[in-house]
Amino acid sequence: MGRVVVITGPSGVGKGTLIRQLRDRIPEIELSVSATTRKPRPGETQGVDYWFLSPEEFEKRIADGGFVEHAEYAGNRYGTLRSDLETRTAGGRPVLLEIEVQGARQVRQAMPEALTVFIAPPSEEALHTRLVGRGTDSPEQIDRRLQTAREELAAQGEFERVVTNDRLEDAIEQLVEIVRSATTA
Ligand SMILES: Nc1nc2c(ncn2[C@@H]2O[C@H](COP(=O)(O)OP(=O)(O)O)[C@@H](O)[C@H]2O)c(=O)[nH]1
Ligand SMILES: Nc1ncnc2c1ncn2[C@@H]1O[C@H](COP(=O)(O)OP(=O)(O)O)[C@@H](O)[C@H]1O
Repeated sequence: MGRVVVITGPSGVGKGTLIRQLRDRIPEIELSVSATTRKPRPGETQGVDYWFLSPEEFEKRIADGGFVEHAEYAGNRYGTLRSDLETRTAGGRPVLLEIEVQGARQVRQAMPEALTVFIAPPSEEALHTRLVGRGTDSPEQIDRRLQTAREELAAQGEFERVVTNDRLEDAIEQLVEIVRSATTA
């Protein structure tokens, strides 16, 4: 069974950016594809970035026990599909989950063998600048994400490893080292 590695941390901290580069460095990594009720952003593809579900479809999956964990985040729902995760871990390669803090807590409970890594920003100000600079979220969405980020930052001590994403290159080196040592016997 492939080891599960959870990457968590506030929206805009650079999780997506880090994971893209991590996959270039460690190509055998598998990425779990989550389900969400959020609308696709331009360029996002069904089944690649997310499984985009209606609120009714999402609810039905919860009732059927189809999620390993799920959470509400900034007005939308997100969840790790049990079927998706089981298929990927069965392949034997390390499987990465990129999820928010409530979900990461649930994975720790359900799968204590999973490695949990929290990505922290150098400051709240930097987080704001990154969310604005990314240009994918409305000012209202950015405010909601920053409010949530304060609570998430307070929870970083719950996770096994914390990587501060200040200089991207440094953060990637740390993450490569953490994932390599956690996934090679
Ligand atoms: N609990 C949980 N959170 C998820 C899942 N998939 C994505 N997320 C998190 O939901 C939050 C919002 O994701 P998204 O709308 O794609 O925005 P972005 O991460 O800011 O680009 C992020 O913190 C993601 O890590 C999931 O399956 N479960
Ligand atoms: N170390 C960094 N320094 C400056 N900007 C960064 C850094 N890491 C990521 N970014 C930028 O911050 C924005 C948010 O990054 P993203 O990977 O989308 O975050 P997340 O997936 O955590 O929401 C993007 O525009 C990205 O290019």
